[in-house]
Amino acid sequence: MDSFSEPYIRQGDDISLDAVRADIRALEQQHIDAGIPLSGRVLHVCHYLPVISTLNTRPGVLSPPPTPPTIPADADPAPAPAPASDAPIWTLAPRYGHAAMISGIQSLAATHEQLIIGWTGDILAPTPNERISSDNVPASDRAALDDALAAYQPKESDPDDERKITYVPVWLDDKVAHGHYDGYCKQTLWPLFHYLLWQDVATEYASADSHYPYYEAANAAFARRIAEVYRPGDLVWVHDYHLLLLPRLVRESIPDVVLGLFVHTPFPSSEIFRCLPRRKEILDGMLGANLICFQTYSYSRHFTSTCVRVCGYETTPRGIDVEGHVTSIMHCPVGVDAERVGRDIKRPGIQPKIEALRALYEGKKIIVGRDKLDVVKGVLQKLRAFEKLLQDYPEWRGNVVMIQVTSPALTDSPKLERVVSELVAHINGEYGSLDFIPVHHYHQTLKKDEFYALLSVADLAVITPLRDGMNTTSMEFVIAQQQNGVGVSNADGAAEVEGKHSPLVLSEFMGISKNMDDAMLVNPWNLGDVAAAIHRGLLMSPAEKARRQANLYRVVTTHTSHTWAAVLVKMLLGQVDGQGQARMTPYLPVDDMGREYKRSGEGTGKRLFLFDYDGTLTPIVKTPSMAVPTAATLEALERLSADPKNIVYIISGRDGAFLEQHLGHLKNVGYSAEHGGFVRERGSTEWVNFTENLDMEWLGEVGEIFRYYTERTTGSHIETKKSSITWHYRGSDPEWGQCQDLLENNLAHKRPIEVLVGKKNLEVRPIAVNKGEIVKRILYQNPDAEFIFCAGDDKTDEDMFRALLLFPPGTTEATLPAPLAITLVDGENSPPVKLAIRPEAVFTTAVGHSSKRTLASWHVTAPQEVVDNMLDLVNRADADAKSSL
Ligand SMILES: O=P(O)(O)OC[C@H]1O[C@H](O[C@H]2O[C@H](CO)[C@@H](O)[C@H](O)[C@H]2O)[C@H](O)[C@@H](O)[C@@H]1O
Repeated sequence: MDSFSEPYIRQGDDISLDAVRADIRALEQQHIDAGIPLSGRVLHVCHYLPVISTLNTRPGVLSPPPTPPTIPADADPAPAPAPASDAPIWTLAPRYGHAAMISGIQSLAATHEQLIIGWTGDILAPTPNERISSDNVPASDRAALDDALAAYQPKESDPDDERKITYVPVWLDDKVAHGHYDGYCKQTLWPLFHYLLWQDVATEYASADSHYPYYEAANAAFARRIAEVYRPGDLVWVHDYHLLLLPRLVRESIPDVVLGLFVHTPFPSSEIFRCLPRRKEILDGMLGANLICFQTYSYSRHFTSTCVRVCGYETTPRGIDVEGHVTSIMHCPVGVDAERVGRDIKRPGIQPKIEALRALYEGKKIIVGRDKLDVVKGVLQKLRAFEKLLQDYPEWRGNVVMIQVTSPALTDSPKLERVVSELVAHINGEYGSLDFIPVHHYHQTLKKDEFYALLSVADLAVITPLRDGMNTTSMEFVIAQQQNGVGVSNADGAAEVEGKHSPLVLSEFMGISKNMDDAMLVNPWNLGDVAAAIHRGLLMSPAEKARRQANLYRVVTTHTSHTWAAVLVKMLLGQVDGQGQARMTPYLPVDDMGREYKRSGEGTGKRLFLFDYDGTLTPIVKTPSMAVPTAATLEALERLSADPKNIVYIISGRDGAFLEQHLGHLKNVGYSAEHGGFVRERGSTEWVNFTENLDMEWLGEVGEIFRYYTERTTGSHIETKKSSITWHYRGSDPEWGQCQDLLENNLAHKRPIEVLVGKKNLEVRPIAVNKGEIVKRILYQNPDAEFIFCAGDDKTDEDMFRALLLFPPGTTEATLPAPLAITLVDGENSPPVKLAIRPEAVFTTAVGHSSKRTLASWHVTAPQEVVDNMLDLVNRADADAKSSL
């Protein structure tokens, strides 16, 4: 699947949990049949555990609570039992919040063993409002928490289900925990991801960077904990913006981990994200994942274009390619646990509350809203839109009430609270009377029954955040409207049906909106539009309400938190054969190579060194002419080629002029330019042109196409060589797709050319030449070679590696059936020659990530390592020579 253009689930797709689970079983079987180990475990890594831990501790270890408090505002307070002498050391209670995510994770326990790895949260003391500094919790108590958590099952879990969830605590020092969450998460990342720049949020704003060390430290602690509990074959899902560095950190310690990152927040456009001082660190951290999943397609597009525009990374149909490690990008919105919400909404305590509300507001239409009171939830804009409704549609004055509940936000803003109160007072003063109050504002945490009663009784819900990843209230509203109350729903308004079917006004700036387009989608900034939508919603015909409700209800009850979690597992399993162990290229075995180098020195044969240039002997840089060899590179080439046993070639896409200018003084080195089009043999100054007799008419045509795009693409340029031509777009907006299509679809099949997609370039060369042919030629000329080192970083270098696939995989000298012979297919009438090389002495080496798709047997990560390893070989040889004197 093209991970960029295909939504994983489209709205209206019939998605069933059973079908997704069947797909999971099939995929798992497929992997097991292919010999890929799967442990059957899913590790979910979340900021904190869904458990509140109270330490029934001894006196003397209490510390004052850290500020600000970190229990989510809508969390139920933890019970604080008084310690008894025989009380267990730890008391555990459920921590509420993130209900959708947690219920999704819990549902997976039906099919997989589940671990939730998360921060302990602040440790509570048994006395109310006291916390215990984690720094004061001794190792023995920490170990006791592990045991207590191992035995813990939340009360809502199925007691008959043996596949329980294991909770794995991550301990963070208080300073790190709060610098991480209250600092970097809440003050730097959260505003940015919601399109707020820091100076707009806090006047005392100092630096968007000041808490970064805590963020790093917390992510590192999580990585260490994962490494402790990880088993081969585990699937790892990391959740949310608190842990964006984690994928990369985990991959450093477990290179073949199969890891997904789910981003629950919005992801902003690249123009916003680029303001983040640590943007590269954060993106690189995320790109350690095999798969990054967002709530919506547009967030995934923002992320992709940020990687391309801010970091200059390449995109391929498989995902984002960083040095060969490809991260797939997908999206799949979280839903609610529809079954559970449906059950809860029917609880007996709710009906009397519904009736009380009906009696209280009899004869009035009821509009409801419930939001956290933070700036992005758009409460102010919503109230202004309500005022606009009363202005523009005076018939509603006295006939409609807005019940707006706001729960305290984590980052409380007294200023916002004050402005909201003033606005409410203003509307009520302007449009209310002694016996009528238009806006009822409650700033408090509602009990669940009250909340569901309110949703059930409403004639309209208005949920209009300025930016939100996803929103459970809108989904709970749809379920409440279906389950509670009686509505009148056929076209002529005659028959009573189950459900009330009141409409929903929803902001278009929310992750969930794309999935719920039967809601009335509005731009919350456009007050007139919101007022008009409210007006239409209040007057909507029963038939239209029923039609919209039916569609919304189907979406909410099929795209649930359970299907979401199952889809995540399915998506990650889909990555296993793409990135699994079989595909990892091991690191160059430097000691083995040293031994083989030495051993070949004792025989009569030669050693071959075949190097690509850009990205292999020198790092990729913005301007091609600046990619000049370093002193160390020149030294390595000079010293290697000084040994008469060594035959050194640089096989590059560059033209001869560039190679001569920067490397030409190395007389013992041979060169091939323009991807095999030209060769300058060792000791010679002449270039042999292999393209001489080829049809080169196409050069002009390709040049014209490239010129067309260069004129229209600021920052791009053309590099014209003798028999090939390159269009570079590293310095420009990466709109090269059309140019490539034009070349491939209109020219390539009519002309003897090949179009190569390089590193931020498109290259066109004659189809008859390639680097692989040059390698075969060198090998043919040196059949006595007893050692081969060949390194490259780019797609064109794969031709060299292919030419060196001389032995079936896994062959050793002992299992080699007969001496190997090769021929040249170049019409030179060359008879087959026998080769002396042994499988163990061929070191094909890709420069890039270990998960890069390559035919090479080994990898190193950067050009510097190629150079260092070469210097190491010659240094060791020199040392051996000295010691034998
Ligand atoms: O075969 P190679 O030696 O790897 O050469 C391949 C192409 O490399 C050069 O372009 C690339 O490197 C530049 C310098 O780092 C970089 O600015 C550019 O974006 C890369 O595409 C070179 O200019 C081409 O002619 C070579 O064919």
